Amino acid sequence: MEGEISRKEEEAEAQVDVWKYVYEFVDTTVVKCAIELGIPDALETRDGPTILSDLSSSIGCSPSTLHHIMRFLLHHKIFKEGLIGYLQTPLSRLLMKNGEKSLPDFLLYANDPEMLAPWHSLSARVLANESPAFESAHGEDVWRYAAKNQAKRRLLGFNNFDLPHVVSVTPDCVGVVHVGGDMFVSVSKADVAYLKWVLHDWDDEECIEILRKCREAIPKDKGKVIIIEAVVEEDKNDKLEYVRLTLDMVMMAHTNRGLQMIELTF
Ligand SMILES: C[S@@+](CC[C@H](N)C(=O)[O-])C[C@H]1O[C@@H](n2cnc3c(N)ncnc32)[C@H](O)[C@@H]1O
Repeated sequence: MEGEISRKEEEAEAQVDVWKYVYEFVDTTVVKCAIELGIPDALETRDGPTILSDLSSSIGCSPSTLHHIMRFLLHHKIFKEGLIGYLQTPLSRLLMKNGEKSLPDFLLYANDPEMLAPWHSLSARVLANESPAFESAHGEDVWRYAAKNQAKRRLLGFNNFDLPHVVSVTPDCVGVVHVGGDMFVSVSKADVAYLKWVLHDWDDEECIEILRKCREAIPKDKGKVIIIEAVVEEDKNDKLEYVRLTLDMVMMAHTNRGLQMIELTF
């Protein structure tokens, strides 16, 4: 009897949870809409709570449609509501176009229709006999594709050593020299080779080749290679495991053979 009740409860919960997967993209899409409308930036310029009519006139849209968007975003705690209007939260400040730590460009890039297309071919990556997801969607790998697209080039590369077409659009930075090259051919000489989120794009043989080129680039006696990667651990269930597992999926959708590392890989 008890077992029967808990099975029914589980089934009822599942019937609610399944909607999360049917329409989960809506959360991101509405946040994207808020960034495009400049809602976080508009609220930031106000000193205190902002009422709907002021917000709608400052971003130039109808209050009635904006009300629906804001209701959804309040529910998701992206913004909060004071007694007389909307207020920023630490989360909405991360969505400001020029905020110190904000990520709107990355969110818009990750959710750009061209970057979403490979996700529809994720099963192709799993079925080994099919083309990689990104190639199935765009006919070439992510690096060749980015080489032809100015906006994506900027977002794909921040390193000082990167492909020539990436460094050609990397902004100047005091004390940093941008060097263009192909790490499978050679890496510029340095005391330390710092690889952040690089190896996860490649398979084991390619990673070994990259590391070999790094070894050739650093001094034999005191050179160092520092690798920064999110490490997925099967039985870990802390708050950030979700991010690590999502990055693993991103590697499957956007690279030919890359995967997020597990501890054993090291
Ligand atoms: C995931 S991004 C690195 C992210 C960056 N380290 C950071 O912290 O944001 C991988 C980088 O590898 C670069 N890349 C891809 N193929 C390369 C190659 N053959 N030689 C050099 N760099 C390459 C890409 O242009 C891209 O900038």
